[in-house]
Amino acid sequence: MDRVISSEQTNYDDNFEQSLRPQTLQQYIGQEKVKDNLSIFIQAAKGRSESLDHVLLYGPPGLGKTTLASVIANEMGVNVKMTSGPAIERPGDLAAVVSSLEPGDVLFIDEIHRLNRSIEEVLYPAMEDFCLDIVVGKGPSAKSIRLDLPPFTLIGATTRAGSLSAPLRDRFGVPLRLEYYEEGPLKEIVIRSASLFDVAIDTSAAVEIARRSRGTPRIANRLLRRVRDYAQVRGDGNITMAIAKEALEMLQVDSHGLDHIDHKLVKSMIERFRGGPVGIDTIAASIGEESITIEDVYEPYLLQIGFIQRTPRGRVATGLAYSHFGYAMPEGLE
Ligand SMILES: Nc1ncnc2c1ncn2[C@@H]1O[C@H](COP(=O)(O)OP(=O)(O)OP(=O)(O)O)[C@@H](O)[C@H]1O
Ligand SMILES: [Mg+2]
Repeated sequence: MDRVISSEQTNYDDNFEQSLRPQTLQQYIGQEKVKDNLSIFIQAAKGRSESLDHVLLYGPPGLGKTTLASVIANEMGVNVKMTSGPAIERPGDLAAVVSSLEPGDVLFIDEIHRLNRSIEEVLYPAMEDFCLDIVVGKGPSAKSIRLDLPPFTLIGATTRAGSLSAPLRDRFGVPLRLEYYEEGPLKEIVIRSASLFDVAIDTSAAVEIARRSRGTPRIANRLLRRVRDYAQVRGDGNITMAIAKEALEMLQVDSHGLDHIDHKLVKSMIERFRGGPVGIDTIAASIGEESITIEDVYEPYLLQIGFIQRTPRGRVATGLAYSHFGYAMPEGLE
């Protein structure tokens, strides 16, 4: 079953996300530091009539990396070609995309940490000198040919900056980290999306949705759509605070944006392992999930809001988690 608060993209989101994507830096809400930096670099590059330096966008899923890549291309007034690490299997695949670029264009590579090493090697000279060394043929008749490329901007996106090889990481002039959104900007995103959907929403309802969205625009937009459905069927279509609360309750998303899987995870740590420290594999086995899913999907937000902590001996549940779930605080925690 899809979790309504999963930050991963689903097919269902896909149709909507396109229509909700901001086009300009001005429309891109929040991430002020990132935007300040970018607008200077963009202005400078345009002033010199050069392509923008290569940009690496990293941060958890659903925070707006893909969106920002198109915004950058749009602000530079260039086209964007989109591909992803796993889609580029052979050097020829890379050659095919880059050789179709026009001067100044943006090449967006999503999940760039999943590029294989042999492709990375081909990418380095492309990033540094705008040329491509390609081997054609096999065995003794193999020849290496050099293709000149127009200057272009590579924008890489990854949820795992740590898995990127150092030489690749070093070739990005502009590394930018996207942060979880505060309630204020998320509320603005909800209000903006509601107006694009042409549905009336009270500010308090927008705040309520924002609060339960795990700092993630993708989740905010998804909750908004579900609440909108509820308002249409159970109310008069307008999203009031009462409607929003009822709908969110029905969706079983709690006041912190946690759902039953988060509950199961944290409660199991508290009830079966006295709050830890407990190893990730042990937690995974106890709730019947894969360790990697816990690390990538469930844990980051629980860490972010301080419900669990990572220690060298395993994960521990914090006092915040004990009080949120109504457990008596064990000695030594506060
Ligand atoms: N700053 C923002 N302002 C308004 N809407 C935003 C913003 N950031 C993201 N969104 C919305 O959130 C949705 C998800 O964003 P996006 O697809 O860019 O995330 P992502 O970081 O690329 O995620 P993934 O890591 O899964 O690829 C988009 O539909 C977009 O409309
Ligand atoms: Mg994306």
